[in-house]
Amino acid sequence: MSVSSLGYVVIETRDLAAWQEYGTQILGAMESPSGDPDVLFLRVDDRPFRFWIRKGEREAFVAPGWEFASKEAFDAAIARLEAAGRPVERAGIMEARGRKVYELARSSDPCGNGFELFYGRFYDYAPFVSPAAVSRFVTGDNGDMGLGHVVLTAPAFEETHAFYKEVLGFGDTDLGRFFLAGGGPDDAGIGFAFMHARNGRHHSLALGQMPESPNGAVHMMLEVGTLEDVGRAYDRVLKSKGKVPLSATLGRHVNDKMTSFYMRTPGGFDIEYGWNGLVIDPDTWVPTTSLGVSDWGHKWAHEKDD
Ligand SMILES: Cc1ccc(O)c(O)c1CC[C@@H]1C(=O)CC[C@]2(C)C(=O)CC[C@@H]12
Ligand SMILES: [Fe+2]
Repeated sequence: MSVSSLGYVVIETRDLAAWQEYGTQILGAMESPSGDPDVLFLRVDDRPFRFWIRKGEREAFVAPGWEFASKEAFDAAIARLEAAGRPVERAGIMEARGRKVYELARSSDPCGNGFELFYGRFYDYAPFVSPAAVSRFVTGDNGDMGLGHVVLTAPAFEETHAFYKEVLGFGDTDLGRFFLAGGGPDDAGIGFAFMHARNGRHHSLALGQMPESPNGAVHMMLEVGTLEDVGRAYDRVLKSKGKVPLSATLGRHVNDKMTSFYMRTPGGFDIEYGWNGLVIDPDTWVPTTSLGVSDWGHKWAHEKDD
């Protein structure tokens, strides 16, 4: 009765045109008619949208949309949220229609990170065609692996980590501790929890023991079909001449073996654009502990030269 996958992300922006250009020209996602001039739909597969972007007063990552496989799983999750004392708001039918789902609800984790829950998988029958000739975005068979992953800040780390496991049914894939302050005797490190939903993606959600992010998320990850897709996106970012800032150079993570780079979105948070992430069996996986971030590359923009 746990979360199946990351269904979509909700984003708010003052400048829909900037997100449209970034989404199509840099990411290679496909714009699709939303029926509302204040909402931008971006597709990466055969779902009607994977990015739900609304015009508003701020630049923010608003919420991940967690998919459930059935009404029973959805209702059970709402019951567990209520039992855990979290506020839950069931959305009306018109709002659910706007998300192209059967039923929709909203809640938040103990750190105040908002999220949506839904069930009811709708398809768009128009073929997916990437405007930047991305070969494909990896979302699994029938989209089972979901859009990608999101990384959220969790200052109340232990409590929030337990919440996602006990209330929403995520499983631990990797429990990292990163020594970003040099690793000296005074560096306690920051905890990271990489968690999987009920699919093979290494992590659909990661929590970092970091101060609350002003942008609503640290980053989200999109996976593409080939290394060339990553390299060509990297070229588009470099060609933007700083319009799309690079946040980390190309590299490969030790835990999920993803070859990726990070760039800034118009929303202030980052997108990790990667290829060849590890696929796990969520039923048998034994959590690992990583003490390192990358086996090569991923030089962060905020890092000093060494
Ligand atoms: C360590 C790691 C493994 C798999 C991932 O998909 C992934 O994004 C990361 C990096 C997590 C993390 C981050 O998102 C923000 C900046 C961080 C805190 C660093 O400076 C090192 C680890 C980074
Ligand atoms: Fe990531």
